[in-house]
Amino acid sequence: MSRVQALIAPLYTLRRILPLLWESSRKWTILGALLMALEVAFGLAVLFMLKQLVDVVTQQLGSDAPVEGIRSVLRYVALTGGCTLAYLASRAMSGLAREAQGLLVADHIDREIHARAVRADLAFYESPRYYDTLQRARQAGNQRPVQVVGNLMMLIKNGLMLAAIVVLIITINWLLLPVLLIAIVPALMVRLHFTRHLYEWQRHRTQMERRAGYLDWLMTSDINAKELRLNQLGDYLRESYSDLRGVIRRERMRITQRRTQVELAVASIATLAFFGALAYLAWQTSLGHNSVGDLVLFLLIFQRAQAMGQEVVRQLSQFYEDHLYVGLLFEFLDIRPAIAEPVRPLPVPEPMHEGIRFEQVGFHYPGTDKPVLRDINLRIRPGQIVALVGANGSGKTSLIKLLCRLYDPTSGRITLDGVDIREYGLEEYRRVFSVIFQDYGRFAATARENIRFGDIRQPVDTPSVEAAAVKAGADPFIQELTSGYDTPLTRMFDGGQEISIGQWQKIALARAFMHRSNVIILDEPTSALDPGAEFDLFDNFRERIDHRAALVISHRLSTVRMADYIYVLDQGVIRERGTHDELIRQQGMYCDLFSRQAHHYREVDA
Ligand SMILES: Nc1ncnc2c1ncn2[C@@H]1O[C@H](COP(=O)(O)OP(=O)(O)OP(=O)(O)O)[C@@H](O)[C@H]1O
Repeated sequence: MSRVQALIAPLYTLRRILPLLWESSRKWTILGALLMALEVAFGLAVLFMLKQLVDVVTQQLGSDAPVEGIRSVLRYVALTGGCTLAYLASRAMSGLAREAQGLLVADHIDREIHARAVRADLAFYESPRYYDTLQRARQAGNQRPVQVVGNLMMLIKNGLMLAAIVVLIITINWLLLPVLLIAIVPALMVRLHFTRHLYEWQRHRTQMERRAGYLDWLMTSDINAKELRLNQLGDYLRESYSDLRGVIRRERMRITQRRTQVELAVASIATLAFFGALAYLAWQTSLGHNSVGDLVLFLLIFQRAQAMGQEVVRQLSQFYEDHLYVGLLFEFLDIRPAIAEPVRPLPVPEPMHEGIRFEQVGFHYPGTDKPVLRDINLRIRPGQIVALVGANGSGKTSLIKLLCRLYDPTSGRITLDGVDIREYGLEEYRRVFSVIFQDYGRFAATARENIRFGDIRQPVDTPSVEAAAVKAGADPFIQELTSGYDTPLTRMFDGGQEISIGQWQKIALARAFMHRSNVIILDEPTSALDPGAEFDLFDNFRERIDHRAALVISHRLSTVRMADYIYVLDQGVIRERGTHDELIRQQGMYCDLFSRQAHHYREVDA
């Protein structure tokens, strides 16, 4: 980007900010702009009236009509006072409007960030780039857009005032103009340079900041508190944290030191220029080319021009900085999901007739080349219970993510009743499934809400919550909580209660049972359940799931046994398929795994 482009780029940012302000608070945007315009107008009017007042007083010196003169002086005093009052009132009101607008815009931006965050592809959450972009958007701050506009108005006001002073200086001696430029332009260049430099450094260091933030969270949250204490990781984490903060602090200090040095040099040059100009003017005055009045005016005005110039420089660099940081906010807001909604979505068949098919499906995660799934052909018929078996990392969860369209296959296709699932509306298609993943959610909400989240469209007091809890075996322990279904879970908020991991899993199961979906997907649904609870769950599983289709992943082959059809996944490829009895007869991988697990039980039986 050329320097000129870099300088005008903030104006393009404005083009995006203004609609944002308009959308979030029309009333305050109009009112704020009007009040700020009044503030600028009255600010300039005060200056003008003062000048008029001085002129009138000067004219009165030695005038023959003192009474007339005093009236006119008093009129200007009253006008100046009136304008000052109006300026103060409009400034106070425009401050109020800015504050109100700021609060509304901040909330609007938070809502926009949340809207993008909840719709972003799962892939974003699985990439550091997403977190970097989010962190930067947060760093940019939700007040920036309002700041930009406020700052721009002040810039216009001060720019106008500076222009007025420059005109005055030129009337004294036009040769003083370059001196003023020397006092202002290098300072502006230096500021812009360091603003950009600091911005780029912060961008580059986002991940290190995030790492430090992560360590801070590890040390202060309850998530890993047990391991942290038992493995005595506290000191190690504290040291790592202070190492990271040390690097960040030192780098930042280096930039600040360098900036201070350069700014000092620039200020010294400006001061030298000022004294040079003063010497020149004094010389010209002594030669009679300028009056003593010029010299006094120069001393009064030049200082003011320099101060005003510095203010304009500060505001320009602030404007530039805001533009850079608002850019980070827009970078996040521009994130669009790659899991595309079809232009003309087909209605999802209800109920399904043929079921779901994977046809030659292949997949690797974005940003990696390693194939996680290869040539997958798999079928789930309506009402059929299908089990997926395989070692850790064989691709079972990835297959579910494809099925729910959290990712799209890199080759092949998945169909529902013969139609590629990419042809269906995304939300409607996802409603075909109710899923519990291994890392199911534990929400800091009541037990009732935790279950109702499985189908949020149901009313708050729906009896389906209790029915789902009964099916999942969660009802007895929920009844015993202090406020039953209305007990807040987790200790994050007042009155909250913690429950055991197995009990959380039953709540997650209830959430899956809550939704009247076509297909239930359970990824390791019983890993934390006691054998009795597991037996109860699968004893009459088909009735429990109302004869819907199910896809169950489990390492416990006693669970898998009840499935109608079993797929054995190994390193992303389906190695075996069939019913339990067929697979046992095949004497392959499944049979081997099953015999090994069964062996332990036989030992106990013996
Ligand atoms: N978000 C991701 N990005 C890149 N690779 C991933 C991601 N998630 C999983 N993988 C890789 O994909 C492979 C399959 O993972 P997957 O979670 O599907 O296995 P799994 O069969 O469900 O294992 P487990 O039994 O341990 O749950 C693994 O090699 C894993 O490293």
